[in-house]
Amino acid sequence: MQTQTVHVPLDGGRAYDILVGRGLLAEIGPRVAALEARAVGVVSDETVAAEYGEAVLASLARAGLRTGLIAVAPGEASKSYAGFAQVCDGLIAHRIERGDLVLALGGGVVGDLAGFAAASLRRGVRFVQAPTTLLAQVDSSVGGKTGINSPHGKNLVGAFHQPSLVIADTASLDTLSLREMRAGYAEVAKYGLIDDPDFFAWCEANLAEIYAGGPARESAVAACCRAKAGVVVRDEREDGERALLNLGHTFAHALERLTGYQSARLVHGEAVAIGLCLAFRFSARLGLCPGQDAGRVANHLALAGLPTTLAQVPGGCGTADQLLDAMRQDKKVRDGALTFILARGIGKSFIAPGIEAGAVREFLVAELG
Ligand SMILES: NC(=O)c1ccc[n+]([C@@H]2O[C@H](COP(=O)([O-])OP(=O)(O)OC[C@H]3O[C@@H](n4cnc5c(N)ncnc54)[C@H](O)[C@@H]3O)[C@@H](O)[C@H]2O)c1
Ligand SMILES: O=C(O)C(=O)C[C@@H](O)[C@H](O)[C@H](O)COP(=O)(O)O
Ligand SMILES: [Zn+2]
Repeated sequence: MQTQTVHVPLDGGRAYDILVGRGLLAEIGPRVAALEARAVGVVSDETVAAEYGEAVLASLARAGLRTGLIAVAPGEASKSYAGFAQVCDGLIAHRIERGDLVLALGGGVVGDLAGFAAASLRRGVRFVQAPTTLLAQVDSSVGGKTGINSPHGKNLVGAFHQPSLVIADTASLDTLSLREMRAGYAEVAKYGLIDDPDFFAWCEANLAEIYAGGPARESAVAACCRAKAGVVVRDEREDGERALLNLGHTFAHALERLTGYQSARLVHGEAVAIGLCLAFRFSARLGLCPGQDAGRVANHLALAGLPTTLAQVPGGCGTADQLLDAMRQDKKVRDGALTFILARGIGKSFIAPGIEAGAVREFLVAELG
């Protein structure tokens, strides 16, 4: 299988490539060395470090790079102030200098955390993303959103800091659990739901092959990276269009906060799956979207093995008022008013500012049954 390259043509010397292909981790050294650093601080989690750490460190060393490894505990709880301190102090202890590199080896948790540490360390060092989950390969490794969670809400502390290179080894997905594969698939389907109904239909037809591996998986990863790169280049800092990538996330982030960022209960992709269904059902309730489309979204995500209702959140997700309270911390809030990404149908999403809290509350009460 050939390596595909998606270019992200940002200006100011910040353009970078996303490489997608099987087996890229084993030969990562020369590609990182080409960025002209002397040392690389590899940030990972314990699960990924055990699986891929040795091969990656060996490849970097063969390419003449000095390395140091920092491994956090796996799961969303590491995207925290404590996790941030662990990573920053680890990089400092490994004497990672301004001209050196941070390498994020892992899923979105590691990517967001390592990226934020890179943005902050010595006021900014470059970093490379080596995403090892489907979610990270199709979404979080691209676009430069980095950060950590606050007890008040998801990703509330962070920075925009673009990677210098993204290396997505699709063979690494062979060791991913089915639960995490499914979670990543929610963000794949999201791209179709935003503005590409043909891609959504392709996903419906190719779901089994995306899960099983093979050409459809590579195609899906590259297609999502192309879609995200386009949005990011047009609106890097979310002044407009980029907010569409937040489809389902106002609901999802509230659910993650109310489940205490406990991966055992709910992971980001599962929260997004529920959030996508809620965004479509809310749109239908407001008379914006055919109920049939909302049904098609939920049917497909259920077929993909994902939760689609609030009742499926293990241990519950709080009351309508608690959910609404969490949503008030959403970064899309303007002058205290909620902004949602709503839809007029599959592939017809739009930014809807100034949504009445009362309407959201009534909808949530109905959804909670
Ligand atoms: N920055 C962005 O644009 C952006 C976009 C989407 C999501 N996110 C963030 O990404 C995070 C979720 O990322 P995630 O779903 O990758 O979760 P994750 O990073 O927690 O990884 C999921 C689990 O899979 C394990 N794992 C990772 N790679 C593996 C592999 N190849 N083999 C076996 N196990 C492996 C990890 O140890 C972890 O337990 C959330 O915090 C979310 O907010 C950020
Ligand atoms: O890249 C973006 O922009 C996204 O919104 C992608 C989302 O999938 C991702 O979860 C992101 O971290 C959410 O951003 P936030 O600004 O709402 O924290
Ligand atoms: Zn997301």
